[in-house]
Amino acid sequence: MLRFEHVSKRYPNGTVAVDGLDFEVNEGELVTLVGPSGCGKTTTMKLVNRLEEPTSGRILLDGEDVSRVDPVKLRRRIGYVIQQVGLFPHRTVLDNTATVPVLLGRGRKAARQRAAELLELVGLDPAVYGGRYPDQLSGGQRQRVGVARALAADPPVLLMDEPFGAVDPVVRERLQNEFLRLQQEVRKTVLFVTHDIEEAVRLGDRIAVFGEGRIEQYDSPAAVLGAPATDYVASFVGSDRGLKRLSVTPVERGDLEQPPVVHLADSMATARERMRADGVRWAVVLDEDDVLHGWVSAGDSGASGEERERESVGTVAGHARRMEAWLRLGSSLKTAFSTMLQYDAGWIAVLDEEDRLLGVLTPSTLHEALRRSIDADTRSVERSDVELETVNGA
Ligand SMILES: Nc1ncnc2c1ncn2[C@@H]1O[C@H](COP(=O)(O)OP(=O)(O)OP(=O)(O)O)[C@@H](O)[C@H]1O
Repeated sequence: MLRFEHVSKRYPNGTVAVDGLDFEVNEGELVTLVGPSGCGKTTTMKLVNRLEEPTSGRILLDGEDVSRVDPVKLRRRIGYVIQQVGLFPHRTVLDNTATVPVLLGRGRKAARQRAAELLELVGLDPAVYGGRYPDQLSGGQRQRVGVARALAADPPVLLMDEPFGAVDPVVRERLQNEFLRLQQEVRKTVLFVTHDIEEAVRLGDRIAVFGEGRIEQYDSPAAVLGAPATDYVASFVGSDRGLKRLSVTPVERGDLEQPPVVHLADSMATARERMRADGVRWAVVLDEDDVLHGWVSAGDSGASGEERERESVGTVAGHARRMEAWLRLGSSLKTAFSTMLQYDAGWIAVLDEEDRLLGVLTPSTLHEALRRSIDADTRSVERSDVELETVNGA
Protein backbone atom coordinates (compact mmCIF):
# COMPACT_ATOMS: atom_id res chain seq x y z
CA MET A 1 0.00 0.00 0.00
CA LEU A 2 2.67 2.48 1.13
CA ARG A 3 6.26 1.65 0.45
CA PHE A 4 9.55 3.43 1.16
CA GLU A 5 12.44 2.40 -1.09
CA HIS A 6 15.91 3.56 0.03
CA VAL A 7 14.51 6.95 0.92
CA SER A 8 16.91 9.63 2.15
CA LYS A 9 16.42 13.30 2.85
CA ARG A 10 19.21 15.81 3.25
CA TYR A 11 18.04 19.36 4.01
CA PRO A 12 19.80 22.22 2.21
CA ASN A 13 21.75 23.03 5.41
CA GLY A 14 23.33 19.59 5.21
CA THR A 15 21.24 17.86 7.93
CA VAL A 16 20.53 14.29 6.94
CA ALA A 17 17.07 13.83 8.48
CA VAL A 18 16.38 10.36 7.08
CA ASP A 19 18.90 7.99 5.73
CA GLY A 20 18.02 5.00 3.56
CA LEU A 21 14.54 4.15 4.79
CA ASP A 22 13.10 0.87 3.54
CA PHE A 23 9.75 -0.22 4.86
CA GLU A 24 6.24 -1.02 3.84
CA VAL A 25 2.83 -0.37 5.40
CA ASN A 26 0.00 -2.72 4.49
CA GLU A 27 -3.49 -1.59 3.63
CA GLY A 28 -5.53 -0.92 6.77
CA GLU A 29 -2.47 -1.16 8.98
CA LEU A 30 -1.65 1.33 11.72
CA VAL A 31 2.09 1.86 11.96
CA THR A 32 3.55 4.02 14.72
CA LEU A 33 6.84 5.83 14.13
CA VAL A 34 8.53 6.29 17.47
CA GLY A 35 11.86 7.76 18.49
CA PRO A 36 13.49 10.68 20.26
CA SER A 37 13.20 14.28 19.12
CA GLY A 38 14.98 15.04 15.87
CA CYS A 39 15.30 11.45 14.62
CA GLY A 40 13.39 12.15 11.40
CA LYS A 41 9.83 11.05 12.12
CA THR A 42 8.13 14.22 10.93
CA THR A 43 10.32 14.41 7.86
CA THR A 44 9.30 10.84 7.00
CA MET A 45 5.64 11.85 7.10
CA LYS A 46 6.16 14.99 5.05
CA LEU A 47 7.84 12.96 2.34
CA VAL A 48 4.63 10.98 1.91
CA ASN A 49 2.38 13.95 1.13
CA ARG A 50 5.17 15.86 -0.60
CA LEU A 51 5.54 18.67 1.88
CA GLU A 52 9.17 17.61 1.44
CA GLU A 53 10.86 15.81 -1.46
CA PRO A 54 13.36 13.00 -0.93
CA THR A 55 16.98 13.56 -1.99
CA SER A 56 17.11 9.95 -3.13
CA GLY A 57 14.90 6.89 -3.22
CA ARG A 58 11.18 6.82 -3.83
CA ILE A 59 7.86 6.36 -2.09
CA LEU A 60 5.12 4.28 -3.66
CA LEU A 61 1.46 4.71 -2.83
CA ASP A 62 -0.55 1.82 -4.25
CA GLY A 63 2.37 1.10 -6.55
CA GLU A 64 2.52 4.66 -7.85
CA ASP A 65 5.59 6.85 -7.30
CA VAL A 66 4.25 9.83 -5.32
CA SER A 67 6.73 12.18 -6.99
CA ARG A 68 4.77 11.67 -10.22
CA VAL A 69 1.42 12.57 -8.67
CA ASP A 70 0.20 16.15 -8.59
CA PRO A 71 0.67 17.23 -4.93
CA VAL A 72 -2.85 18.65 -4.63
CA LYS A 73 -4.41 15.44 -5.93
CA LEU A 74 -2.06 13.41 -3.77
CA ARG A 75 -3.11 15.27 -0.60
CA ARG A 76 -6.75 14.51 -1.28
CA ARG A 77 -5.88 10.85 -0.86
CA ILE A 78 -3.95 11.49 2.33
CA GLY A 79 -5.49 12.91 5.50
CA TYR A 80 -3.08 14.87 7.70
CA VAL A 81 -3.57 15.46 11.41
CA ILE A 82 -1.04 17.52 13.33
CA GLN A 83 -0.62 18.57 16.93
CA GLN A 84 -1.57 22.20 16.34
CA VAL A 85 -4.83 21.21 14.75
CA GLY A 86 -4.99 24.32 12.59
CA LEU A 87 -8.75 24.80 12.60
CA PHE A 88 -10.09 27.98 11.02
CA PRO A 89 -10.90 30.17 14.05
CA HIS A 90 -13.78 32.03 12.40
CA ARG A 91 -15.59 28.97 11.11
CA THR A 92 -17.83 26.72 13.14
CA VAL A 93 -16.82 23.16 14.00
CA LEU A 94 -19.25 21.86 11.37
CA ASP A 95 -17.87 24.13 8.66
CA ASN A 96 -14.29 23.32 9.63
CA THR A 97 -15.06 19.62 9.24
CA ALA A 98 -16.85 20.19 5.92
CA THR A 99 -13.97 22.24 4.43
CA VAL A 100 -12.37 19.49 2.38
CA PRO A 101 -15.57 17.95 0.96
CA VAL A 102 -16.61 21.48 -0.14
CA LEU A 103 -13.22 21.97 -1.78
CA LEU A 104 -13.70 18.63 -3.50
CA GLY A 105 -16.84 20.06 -5.09
CA ARG A 106 -19.47 18.35 -2.98
CA GLY A 107 -22.59 20.42 -2.52
CA ARG A 108 -22.56 22.41 0.71
CA LYS A 109 -25.56 20.51 2.07
CA ALA A 110 -24.09 17.07 1.38
CA ALA A 111 -20.74 18.17 2.81
CA ARG A 112 -22.34 19.38 6.03
CA GLN A 113 -24.35 16.19 6.29
CA ARG A 114 -21.14 14.18 6.00
CA ALA A 115 -19.37 16.48 8.47
CA ALA A 116 -22.12 15.88 11.02
CA GLU A 117 -21.73 12.10 10.60
CA LEU A 118 -17.98 12.38 11.13
CA LEU A 119 -18.35 14.50 14.25
CA GLU A 120 -20.67 11.84 15.58
CA LEU A 121 -18.09 9.21 14.71
CA VAL A 122 -15.35 10.96 16.71
CA GLY A 123 -17.67 11.34 19.70
CA LEU A 124 -18.81 14.95 19.32
CA ASP A 125 -22.57 15.43 19.13
CA PRO A 126 -23.03 17.71 16.09
CA ALA A 127 -26.16 19.24 17.64
CA VAL A 128 -24.09 20.36 20.64
CA TYR A 129 -20.70 21.13 19.11
CA GLY A 130 -21.38 21.72 15.41
CA GLY A 131 -22.21 25.41 15.86
CA ARG A 132 -19.33 26.21 18.23
CA TYR A 133 -16.10 27.94 17.28
CA PRO A 134 -12.72 26.28 17.89
CA ASP A 135 -11.91 28.49 20.89
CA GLN A 136 -15.08 27.21 22.57
CA LEU A 137 -13.70 23.65 22.68
CA SER A 138 -11.27 21.87 24.99
CA GLY A 139 -7.92 20.74 23.62
CA GLY A 140 -9.14 17.13 23.37
CA GLN A 141 -12.29 18.19 21.53
CA ARG A 142 -10.22 20.23 19.07
CA GLN A 143 -8.10 17.15 18.39
CA ARG A 144 -11.24 15.17 17.63
CA VAL A 145 -12.37 17.83 15.17
CA GLY A 146 -8.92 17.55 13.58
CA VAL A 147 -9.40 13.80 13.16
CA ALA A 148 -12.95 14.26 11.80
CA ARG A 149 -11.69 16.82 9.31
CA ALA A 150 -8.87 14.56 8.14
CA LEU A 151 -11.41 11.78 7.55
CA ALA A 152 -13.82 14.06 5.70
CA ALA A 153 -12.42 13.39 2.24
CA ASP A 154 -12.44 9.67 3.07
CA PRO A 155 -8.75 9.31 2.23
CA PRO A 156 -7.31 5.79 2.23
CA VAL A 157 -4.19 7.03 4.05
CA LEU A 158 -3.90 9.06 7.24
CA LEU A 159 -0.75 10.75 8.46
CA MET A 160 -0.95 11.69 12.12
CA ASP A 161 1.90 13.68 13.64
CA GLU A 162 1.72 13.60 17.45
CA PRO A 163 -2.00 14.33 17.23
CA PHE A 164 -2.59 13.74 20.94
CA GLY A 165 0.64 15.35 22.10
CA ALA A 166 -0.87 18.55 23.46
CA VAL A 167 -3.47 17.10 25.84
CA ASP A 168 -3.15 15.81 29.39
CA PRO A 169 -2.49 12.09 30.00
CA VAL A 170 -6.07 11.20 30.94
CA VAL A 171 -7.63 12.86 27.89
CA ARG A 172 -4.83 11.39 25.83
CA GLU A 173 -5.68 7.85 26.85
CA ARG A 174 -9.34 8.49 26.10
CA LEU A 175 -8.48 9.86 22.65
CA GLN A 176 -6.24 6.86 21.99
CA ASN A 177 -9.04 4.45 22.87
CA GLU A 178 -11.54 6.34 20.77
CA PHE A 179 -9.13 6.43 17.90
CA LEU A 180 -8.56 2.66 18.10
CA ARG A 181 -12.30 2.09 18.03
CA LEU A 182 -12.67 4.47 15.12
CA GLN A 183 -9.85 2.76 13.24
CA GLN A 184 -11.64 -0.59 13.63
CA GLU A 185 -14.51 0.99 11.77
CA VAL A 186 -12.70 2.96 9.07
CA ARG A 187 -9.59 0.75 8.59
CA LYS A 188 -7.36 3.43 7.13
CA THR A 189 -3.71 2.92 6.38
CA VAL A 190 -2.16 5.04 9.12
CA LEU A 191 1.30 6.41 9.82
CA PHE A 192 1.27 7.74 13.37
CA VAL A 193 4.21 9.69 14.80
CA THR A 194 4.84 9.78 18.52
CA HIS A 195 7.84 10.05 20.82
CA ASP A 196 6.00 8.10 23.51
CA ILE A 197 6.74 4.38 23.47
CA GLU A 198 3.59 3.62 25.49
CA GLU A 199 1.47 5.32 22.85
CA ALA A 200 3.33 3.54 20.08
CA VAL A 201 2.74 0.18 21.74
CA ARG A 202 -0.92 0.79 22.46
CA LEU A 203 -1.85 1.96 19.00
CA GLY A 204 0.47 0.29 16.55
CA ASP A 205 -0.12 -2.92 14.63
CA ARG A 206 3.57 -2.49 13.98
CA ILE A 207 6.12 -0.07 15.37
CA ALA A 208 9.04 1.51 13.54
CA VAL A 209 11.61 2.50 16.15
CA PHE A 210 13.68 5.38 14.76
CA GLY A 211 17.19 6.33 15.74
CA GLU A 212 19.08 9.10 13.90
CA GLY A 213 17.26 8.96 10.60
CA ARG A 214 17.18 5.18 10.41
CA ILE A 215 14.78 2.46 11.46
CA GLU A 216 16.38 0.35 14.17
CA GLN A 217 13.52 -2.14 14.39
CA TYR A 218 10.25 -2.62 12.54
CA ASP A 219 8.09 -5.16 14.31
CA SER A 220 4.95 -5.92 16.29
CA PRO A 221 4.68 -4.21 19.70
CA ALA A 222 5.15 -7.55 21.45
CA ALA A 223 8.34 -8.24 19.49
CA VAL A 224 9.78 -4.76 20.05
CA LEU A 225 9.19 -5.10 23.80
CA GLY A 226 10.02 -8.79 24.04
CA ALA A 227 13.02 -8.96 21.75
CA PRO A 228 14.56 -5.53 21.13
CA ALA A 229 16.76 -5.83 18.04
CA THR A 230 19.54 -3.57 19.29
CA ASP A 231 20.82 -2.05 22.54
CA TYR A 232 19.47 1.27 21.31
CA VAL A 233 15.93 -0.16 21.04
CA ALA A 234 16.27 -1.88 24.42
CA SER A 235 17.23 1.37 26.12
CA PHE A 236 14.53 3.29 24.28
CA VAL A 237 11.75 0.91 25.32
CA GLY A 238 13.07 1.04 28.88
CA SER A 239 13.98 -1.37 31.63
CA ASP A 240 10.32 -1.79 32.56
CA ARG A 241 9.53 -3.33 29.21
CA GLY A 242 8.30 -6.47 31.01
CA LEU A 243 5.57 -4.32 32.53
CA LYS A 244 4.84 -2.57 29.26
CA ARG A 245 4.53 -5.97 27.69
CA LEU A 246 1.52 -6.64 29.88
CA SER A 247 -0.35 -4.02 27.92
CA VAL A 248 0.20 -5.90 24.67
CA THR A 249 -0.29 -9.45 25.93
CA PRO A 250 -3.94 -10.43 25.58
CA VAL A 251 -5.94 -12.67 27.87
CA GLU A 252 -6.40 -15.92 25.94
CA ARG A 253 -8.92 -18.73 26.24
CA GLY A 254 -6.24 -21.06 27.56
CA ASP A 255 -5.69 -18.74 30.52
CA LEU A 256 -9.22 -19.20 31.83
CA GLU A 257 -10.51 -21.34 34.64
CA GLN A 258 -13.89 -23.03 34.38
CA PRO A 259 -15.69 -22.94 37.72
CA PRO A 260 -19.14 -24.51 37.92
CA VAL A 261 -21.90 -22.27 36.55
CA VAL A 262 -25.40 -22.09 38.04
CA HIS A 263 -28.47 -19.97 37.38
CA LEU A 264 -30.42 -17.77 39.78
CA ALA A 265 -33.43 -20.07 39.50
CA ASP A 266 -31.47 -23.26 40.30
CA SER A 267 -31.97 -24.78 43.72
CA MET A 268 -29.17 -24.43 46.24
CA ALA A 269 -29.08 -28.22 46.50
CA THR A 270 -28.20 -28.41 42.79
CA ALA A 271 -25.61 -25.66 43.16
CA ARG A 272 -23.91 -27.41 46.09
CA GLU A 273 -23.94 -30.66 44.19
CA ARG A 274 -22.14 -29.05 41.22
CA MET A 275 -19.54 -27.44 43.45
CA ARG A 276 -18.98 -30.74 45.26
CA ALA A 277 -18.60 -32.58 41.95
CA ASP A 278 -15.95 -30.06 40.85
CA GLY A 279 -14.30 -30.01 44.25
CA VAL A 280 -14.62 -26.24 44.62
CA ARG A 281 -16.42 -23.99 47.09
CA TRP A 282 -17.98 -21.40 44.81
CA ALA A 283 -19.80 -21.12 41.51
CA VAL A 284 -20.49 -18.37 39.00
CA VAL A 285 -24.12 -17.27 38.90
CA LEU A 286 -25.90 -16.21 35.69
CA ASP A 287 -29.38 -14.77 35.36
CA GLU A 288 -32.14 -16.19 33.16
CA ASP A 289 -30.61 -14.46 30.10
CA ASP A 290 -27.20 -16.02 30.82
CA VAL A 291 -25.87 -12.60 31.84
CA LEU A 292 -23.32 -12.50 34.65
CA HIS A 293 -24.97 -11.91 38.02
CA GLY A 294 -22.28 -12.83 40.53
CA TRP A 295 -21.27 -15.83 42.58
CA VAL A 296 -22.51 -18.16 45.26
CA SER A 297 -20.52 -19.94 47.91
CA ALA A 298 -20.88 -23.52 49.05
CA GLY A 299 -21.03 -22.14 52.58
CA ASP A 300 -18.90 -22.77 55.61
CA SER A 301 -17.46 -26.28 55.49
CA GLY A 302 -17.31 -26.35 59.30
CA ALA A 303 -21.04 -25.65 59.57
CA SER A 304 -23.20 -28.06 61.48
CA GLY A 305 -25.60 -30.36 59.70
CA GLU A 306 -28.44 -28.04 60.57
CA GLU A 307 -26.67 -24.95 59.26
CA ARG A 308 -25.76 -26.77 56.08
CA GLU A 309 -29.35 -27.78 55.74
CA ARG A 310 -30.40 -24.13 55.98
CA GLU A 311 -27.81 -23.06 53.43
CA SER A 312 -29.13 -25.63 51.00
CA VAL A 313 -32.68 -24.36 51.18
CA GLY A 314 -34.27 -22.31 48.42
CA THR A 315 -32.86 -21.07 45.17
CA VAL A 316 -29.48 -19.67 44.27
CA ALA A 317 -31.16 -16.24 43.99
CA GLY A 318 -31.53 -16.16 47.77
CA HIS A 319 -27.82 -16.75 48.39
CA ALA A 320 -26.01 -15.25 45.40
CA ARG A 321 -23.80 -12.19 45.72
CA ARG A 322 -23.25 -9.57 43.04
CA MET A 323 -19.94 -9.42 41.25
CA GLU A 324 -19.57 -6.95 38.43
CA ALA A 325 -15.93 -7.13 37.40
CA TRP A 326 -15.57 -8.53 33.92
CA LEU A 327 -13.30 -8.35 30.90
CA ARG A 328 -13.56 -9.16 27.23
CA LEU A 329 -11.45 -11.97 25.89
CA GLY A 330 -8.45 -10.30 24.27
CA SER A 331 -8.19 -7.51 26.86
CA SER A 332 -4.62 -6.95 27.95
CA LEU A 333 -3.11 -8.58 31.02
CA LYS A 334 -2.53 -5.04 32.27
CA THR A 335 -6.26 -4.33 32.16
CA ALA A 336 -6.95 -7.69 33.83
CA PHE A 337 -4.50 -6.91 36.58
CA SER A 338 -5.80 -3.42 37.23
CA THR A 339 -9.44 -4.58 37.17
CA MET A 340 -8.62 -7.22 39.73
CA LEU A 341 -6.97 -4.60 41.92
CA GLN A 342 -9.73 -2.07 41.39
CA TYR A 343 -12.47 -4.48 42.48
CA ASP A 344 -10.27 -6.20 45.02
CA ALA A 345 -11.68 -9.33 43.41
CA GLY A 346 -10.62 -12.96 43.73
CA TRP A 347 -11.77 -13.60 40.19
CA ILE A 348 -12.96 -11.76 37.10
CA ALA A 349 -15.41 -13.07 34.54
CA VAL A 350 -14.18 -13.12 30.95
CA LEU A 351 -16.89 -12.56 28.35
CA ASP A 352 -17.06 -12.87 24.58
CA GLU A 353 -18.37 -10.19 22.21
CA GLU A 354 -21.96 -11.30 22.88
CA ASP A 355 -21.45 -11.02 26.66
CA ARG A 356 -21.40 -14.81 27.07
CA LEU A 357 -19.26 -16.18 29.88
CA LEU A 358 -16.13 -17.92 28.61
CA GLY A 359 -14.50 -18.59 31.97
CA VAL A 360 -12.82 -16.69 34.76
CA LEU A 361 -9.42 -15.31 35.54
CA THR A 362 -8.15 -15.80 39.10
CA PRO A 363 -4.94 -14.55 40.71
CA SER A 364 -3.29 -17.89 40.01
CA THR A 365 -4.32 -18.08 36.34
CA LEU A 366 -3.36 -14.43 35.93
CA HIS A 367 0.01 -15.30 37.39
CA GLU A 368 0.41 -18.10 34.85
CA ALA A 369 -0.48 -15.71 32.05
CA LEU A 370 2.11 -13.23 33.34
CA ARG A 371 4.65 -16.06 33.35
CA ARG A 372 3.76 -16.85 29.76
CA SER A 373 4.43 -13.25 28.84
CA ILE A 374 7.68 -13.05 30.80
CA ASP A 375 8.88 -16.46 29.55
CA ALA A 376 8.54 -15.20 26.01
CA ASP A 377 10.94 -12.41 27.03
CA THR A 378 13.40 -14.77 28.64
CA ARG A 379 13.32 -17.16 25.70
CA SER A 380 14.36 -14.37 23.38
CA VAL A 381 17.28 -13.54 25.70
CA GLU A 382 18.30 -17.20 25.89
CA ARG A 383 18.20 -17.43 22.12
CA SER A 384 20.75 -14.64 21.74
CA ASP A 385 22.89 -16.20 24.50
CA VAL A 386 22.90 -19.46 22.56
CA GLU A 387 23.94 -17.65 19.40
CA LEU A 388 26.80 -16.00 21.25
CA GLU A 389 27.97 -19.35 22.59
CA THR A 390 27.89 -20.82 19.12
CA VAL A 391 29.93 -17.94 17.79
CA ASN A 392 32.42 -18.25 20.64
CA GLY A 393 32.59 -22.01 20.30
CA ALA A 394 33.28 -21.84 16.56
N1 LIG B 1 13.47 22.37 7.05
C1 LIG B 1 14.54 21.87 7.67
N2 LIG B 1 15.76 22.33 7.38
C2 LIG B 1 16.85 21.83 7.98
N3 LIG B 1 16.83 20.85 8.90
C3 LIG B 1 15.63 20.35 9.23
C4 LIG B 1 14.43 20.85 8.65
N4 LIG B 1 13.39 20.14 9.18
C5 LIG B 1 13.92 19.29 10.05
N5 LIG B 1 15.26 19.39 10.08
C6 LIG B 1 16.20 18.60 10.89
O1 LIG B 1 16.05 17.24 10.50
C7 LIG B 1 16.14 16.37 11.64
C8 LIG B 1 14.86 15.55 11.74
O2 LIG B 1 13.77 16.40 12.02
P1 LIG B 1 12.29 15.85 12.17
O3 LIG B 1 11.41 17.02 12.40
O4 LIG B 1 11.97 14.97 11.06
O5 LIG B 1 12.45 15.02 13.51
P2 LIG B 1 11.34 14.40 14.47
O6 LIG B 1 11.79 13.03 14.78
O7 LIG B 1 10.01 14.59 13.90
O8 LIG B 1 11.53 15.32 15.75
P3 LIG B 1 10.41 15.81 16.82
O9 LIG B 1 9.99 14.61 17.58
O10 LIG B 1 11.20 16.77 17.66
O11 LIG B 1 9.34 16.48 16.03
C9 LIG B 1 16.39 17.29 12.82
O12 LIG B 1 17.77 17.32 13.07
C10 LIG B 1 15.90 18.64 12.36
O13 LIG B 1 16.58 19.68 13.00
